[in-house]
Amino acid sequence: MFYFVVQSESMMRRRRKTNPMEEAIQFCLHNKDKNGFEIRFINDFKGRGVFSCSEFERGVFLLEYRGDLISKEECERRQRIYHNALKVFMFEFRFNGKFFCVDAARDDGSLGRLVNDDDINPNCRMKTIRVDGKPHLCLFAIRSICPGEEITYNYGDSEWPWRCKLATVKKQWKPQDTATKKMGQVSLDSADCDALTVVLDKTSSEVQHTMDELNTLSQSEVRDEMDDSVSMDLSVCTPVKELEKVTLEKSQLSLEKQDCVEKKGGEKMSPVKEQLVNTEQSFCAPTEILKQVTLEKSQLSLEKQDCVEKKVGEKVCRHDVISSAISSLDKCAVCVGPVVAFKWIGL
Ligand SMILES: C[S@@+](CC[C@H](N)C(=O)[O-])C[C@H]1O[C@@H](n2cnc3c(N)ncnc32)[C@H](O)[C@@H]1O
Repeated sequence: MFYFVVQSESMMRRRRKTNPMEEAIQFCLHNKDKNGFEIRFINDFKGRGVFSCSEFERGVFLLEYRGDLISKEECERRQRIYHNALKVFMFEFRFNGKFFCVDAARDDGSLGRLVNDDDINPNCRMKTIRVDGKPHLCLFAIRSICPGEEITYNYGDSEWPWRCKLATVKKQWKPQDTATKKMGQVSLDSADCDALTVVLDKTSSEVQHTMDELNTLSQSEVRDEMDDSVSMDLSVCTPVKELEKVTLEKSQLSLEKQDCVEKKGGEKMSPVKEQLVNTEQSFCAPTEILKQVTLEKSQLSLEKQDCVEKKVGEKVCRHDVISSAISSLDKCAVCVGPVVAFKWIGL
């Protein structure tokens, strides 16, 4: 009996203590955040977020979205002078039919301003409550929250850029008595959203841009950056790709280089051209060769680079062939360069 009385009293006390609305009012009046949360950096794209370090029951008050409570006119004035990165902290809402805005652009160390959006599975909801005759924006848990969970709420039905095409299942959102953020501060159009989605698809886990960067980038700049990342991917070739490249390049090489590639690629030793009737086809001017080789070198594997290097070292000139035996000690009569014994019938 005694045990029952003690328990029911303690339960009543606990229930009284945790009346969500009363608690919210107390925190609003004292401009303080509740314990049990921490700020964590999530990634460059999402920035920071607020995470729970304790367990929270469904319905409890969590945090206030603190900032300057300003009128429509003041809100418009600030939006004209604010950078996009600051505009996202302006929470516009209606209270008793009147427009208000809580401007949380100034970092006052409060947590509510750092809570991110989730339109699919949020764990809390923003509500306007009256404290001393003024509206305050407060977050309440809509389900139980475990330690380590990110605190999120639905910013509302605006076309928030990070939601583009990512949300496959759109949940029905009924504003009712809850406050929702208004879009309009972020100047991204649907084309940017498309680009953003591709960036997300490409990089999967780590997204490389902060939203602010994306907000300020033009569409073509976004695409340029994407193009860079795509070509970077391609430059890392698999061996198969490398072989394909070599085959392609072969057709563009002089006969001599084709031999070289053949040797490395297909393990087929090419015969030295012993019968040379007209050398014109087999050799091109050194500058041409050098140009080709420079181009191809960067795309070849180390093995192939050696091969090309060897060819670069040789000085090849174009001459008319005459039938006269020469030795390797002979020099070319035109350029005074060395000639290769056995390979030549004569100059
Ligand atoms: C009020 S701030 C929230 C705190 C912000 N993450 C930060 O680090 O300062 C709103 C901004 O957070 C980012 N954000 C909020 N929810 C997001 C989400 N679900 N995905 C990606 N970014 C989000 C957007 O850049 C948005 O403009």
